[in-house]
Amino acid sequence: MRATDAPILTAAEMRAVEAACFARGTSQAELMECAAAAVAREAARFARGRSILVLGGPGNNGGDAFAAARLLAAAGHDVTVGALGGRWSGAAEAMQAAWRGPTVDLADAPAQPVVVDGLFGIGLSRPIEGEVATAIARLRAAAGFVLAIDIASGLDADTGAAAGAVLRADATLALGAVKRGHLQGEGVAATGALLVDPIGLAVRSEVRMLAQPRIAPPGSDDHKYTRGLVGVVGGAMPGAARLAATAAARGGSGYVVLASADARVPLDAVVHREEIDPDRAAAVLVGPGLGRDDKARRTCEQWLTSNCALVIDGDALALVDVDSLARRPAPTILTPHAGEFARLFGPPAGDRIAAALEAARRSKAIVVLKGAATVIAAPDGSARVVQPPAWLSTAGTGDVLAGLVAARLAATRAPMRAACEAVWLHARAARLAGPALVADDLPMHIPHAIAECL
Ligand SMILES: NC(=O)C1=CN([C@@H]2O[C@H](COP(=O)(O)OP(=O)(O)OC[C@H]3O[C@@H](n4cnc5c(N)ncnc54)[C@H](OP(=O)(O)O)[C@@H]3O)[C@@H](O)[C@H]2O)[C@@H](O)CC1
Ligand SMILES: Nc1ncnc2c1ncn2[C@@H]1O[C@H](COP(=O)(O)OP(=O)(O)O)[C@@H](O)[C@H]1O
Ligand SMILES: [K+]
Repeated sequence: MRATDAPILTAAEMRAVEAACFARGTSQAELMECAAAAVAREAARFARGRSILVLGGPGNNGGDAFAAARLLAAAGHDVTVGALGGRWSGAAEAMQAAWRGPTVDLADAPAQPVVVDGLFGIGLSRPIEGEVATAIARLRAAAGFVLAIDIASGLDADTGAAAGAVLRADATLALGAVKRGHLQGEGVAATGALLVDPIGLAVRSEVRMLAQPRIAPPGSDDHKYTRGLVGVVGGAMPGAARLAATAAARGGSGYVVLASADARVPLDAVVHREEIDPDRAAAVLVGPGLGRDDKARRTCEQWLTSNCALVIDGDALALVDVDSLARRPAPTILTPHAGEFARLFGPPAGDRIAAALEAARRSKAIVVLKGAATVIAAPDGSARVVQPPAWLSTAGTGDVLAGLVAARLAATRAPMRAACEAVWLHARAARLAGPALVADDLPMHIPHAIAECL
């Protein structure tokens, strides 16, 4: 199952869900059989008849591995287990005992085209080093495909940090929920394609993967003003504001006004004015290409103290402070990249999701922390995470996103919903634009992305 809309938990939250499940009468062995069935199904799908090496570690991740090996062998696959440990307990011990096929020590495990990694899961307690590190490097180099059970061995389940060696996966089957470590640190590169199986656990969390939104089309009574006027404040680098204004227009705004010293508009449908009327604007975007001089500072201050719903991006993020944001009487959405975030809120330690949630709580704003995993965090403790295509890492794509956020804010007047819609549409437009995209290509794909959400 793809990870769309899946809950995202810390290791401690996952263990609490597991404990509640046991308290309701499910045994560890039953849960492990469920996990193993899901692992065996995915491994068989990827193996397509090739020989499989299943790596079984000393804990319950190893228990899942032994049980999956049994199910795969029963289905006719050629399976060898490379074992690490030797003193299993509980359900893992029962699964190890029930495995009757070939078992070798991890250090002697034969290289195979397909590896199922059940060495360590959320219980990793120290760096992978020495013989284990040597063995996984050898097996990884020889394998065509590695499927990680729950999380790639060597990753911290909460931060994705790898203090030692990591067995990089081509795909990971997360059990019960996505773990924060799949989405940050070394986890971004080491997780591969992220799949989730609920294994029968009903997990509730307000931190989830971003799902495709449902977008409401305009009503028959709507006109350009009711659909929301977006004001884009231009500045020293007018190209950035033009990109944002184009994205705002393509993002479903009723009306886009670009206020800039440079009178060139990117589309005839975008109106150029000296000033934006705060009483008319449903959302105002300040920041892309604004500059950081005194004039920019005054402009920023004027909008910060206004009653307008604001999207604050780029240069403007360097001209505001957390307390002023928290005092704003109207909704605010901040769209920092990692550097802008660090300047405003301090560098995020390890867990970017936790850092974005804390920033949202402090600033009383929706925080869109951009990057390879983009986190959308709200002051109420809810968050959504998405992994946009890496081709977005090119200049100006953030300006497009900011314009799109403003468009959805004007259309919905609901800041968290607006940010989620915009981030999803932006990633989708990037996929539609394809490899080697440039920021100018993105806006024309936004209407197609919107059409998929109606
Ligand atoms: N939660 C759920 O709902 C479900 C969870 N399930 C599964 O359980 C997994 C969690 O299992 P877990 O808690 O037993 O921990 P696990 O990851 O196997 O590792 C702990 C063992 O590894 C050892 N060890 C650690 N680091 C090491 C190192 N660097 N080098 C060497 N050894 C090291 C550590 O030793 P210790 O620290 O105790 O000395 C201990 O022996 C989870 O990821 C999922 O797959 C499913 O079965 C069903 C539903
Ligand atoms: N490695 C990456 N993988 C996926 N998306 C990325 C990556 N790097 C950057 N992005 C996305 O590209 C955009 C860049 O925004 P930003 O840094 O503000 O650029 P600019 O200021 O040039 O417009 C963001 O939406 C971000 O999420
Ligand atoms: K693993």
